[in-house]
Amino acid sequence: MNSKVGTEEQRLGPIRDQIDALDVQILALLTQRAQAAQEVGHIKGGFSSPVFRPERERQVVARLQDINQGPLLSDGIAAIWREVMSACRALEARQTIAYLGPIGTFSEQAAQTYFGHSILGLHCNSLDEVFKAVEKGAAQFGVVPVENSSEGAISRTLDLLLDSSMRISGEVVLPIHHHLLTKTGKIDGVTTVCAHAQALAQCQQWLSQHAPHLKRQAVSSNAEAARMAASDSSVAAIAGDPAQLAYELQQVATQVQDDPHNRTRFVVIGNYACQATGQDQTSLVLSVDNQPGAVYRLLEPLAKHGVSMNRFESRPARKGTWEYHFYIDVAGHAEDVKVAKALEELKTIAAFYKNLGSYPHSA
Ligand SMILES: O=C(O)C(=O)C[C@]1(C(=O)O)C=C[C@@H](O)C=C1
Repeated sequence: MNSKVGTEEQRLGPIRDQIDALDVQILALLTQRAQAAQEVGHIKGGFSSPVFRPERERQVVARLQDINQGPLLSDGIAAIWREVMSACRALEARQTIAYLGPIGTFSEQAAQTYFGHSILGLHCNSLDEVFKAVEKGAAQFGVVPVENSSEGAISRTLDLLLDSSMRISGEVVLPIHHHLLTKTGKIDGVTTVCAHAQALAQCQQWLSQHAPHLKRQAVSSNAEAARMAASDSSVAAIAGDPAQLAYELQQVATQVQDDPHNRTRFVVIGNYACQATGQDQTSLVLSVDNQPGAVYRLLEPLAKHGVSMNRFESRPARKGTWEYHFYIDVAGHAEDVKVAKALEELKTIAAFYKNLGSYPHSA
């Protein structure tokens, strides 16, 4: 019979039967995988060792992406196995992850993108609270924004990273698309636009051009702004898809961020020291004595040992003097031979040296 003959239903039927049969096989294999993860969990329990192993998860995904011959795309492989491992991990012990709440923040989206959905989210009111929750053990990990492609560093996160004993064990970069949202999708009667200060800054040109009459009010998060817009018709929120969905708002205008490629990088904080994966990054905080050429000398060991620098950020040292802390991300793991040599030399040059952690680098 010509395979092109028949109604849509008649032609879809056998293929759907095939998909159903394949799903049964996939489920049987996933069940075996979950049982293997449970066994791993029992062994780890015996050694009281951590459940979440970012470097192992990275290796699992990279290996599959390597042998994948399509038609599934690499991103699809990563997304599927992120959730598979998230569900398997939850059988060992569901991880509690702290981030800036309420429901619908980009921080929540970052946590779910990194850890998958089989987690317990601990919603915090501030970045300080996220750090405290992890320090006190109320959460195993926290997810905090560290820099935005339009607005630069999130200075509170940098200060907290400096002061806290937490180390960085991962990173995740999210595209940040903001919309102007109200309950009805209309702007009539709206007098105030609310959002996190960072989001207001990321949309300032658009707001000046298209809604100059609206009073701009900074609130604790975009999701909080969305929550306010849902209950007050004089308020519009600037927030993203997760918050729009969570608070059932309508778009007055779509993608109002000034930079269409707006992105935020989040870091995962915790107590875990990641092992090397071959694709890592190390984050450092350094300072130098206030002498001519001091910053130049600080960077010399990196050049000498062929270690590339992915980021260089300065932040006032908050001592009332014109001194700075430098936040430097270098390519590689602190235990990689050339990075280890460069860091040893850096330590002898820097007036202050802190290694925030080595972790798998997000491409
Ligand atoms: O290999 C492990 O250590 C596991 O616990 C298994 C597994 C997985 O599902 O593959 C789950 C959690 C870890 O974060 C890493 C991998």
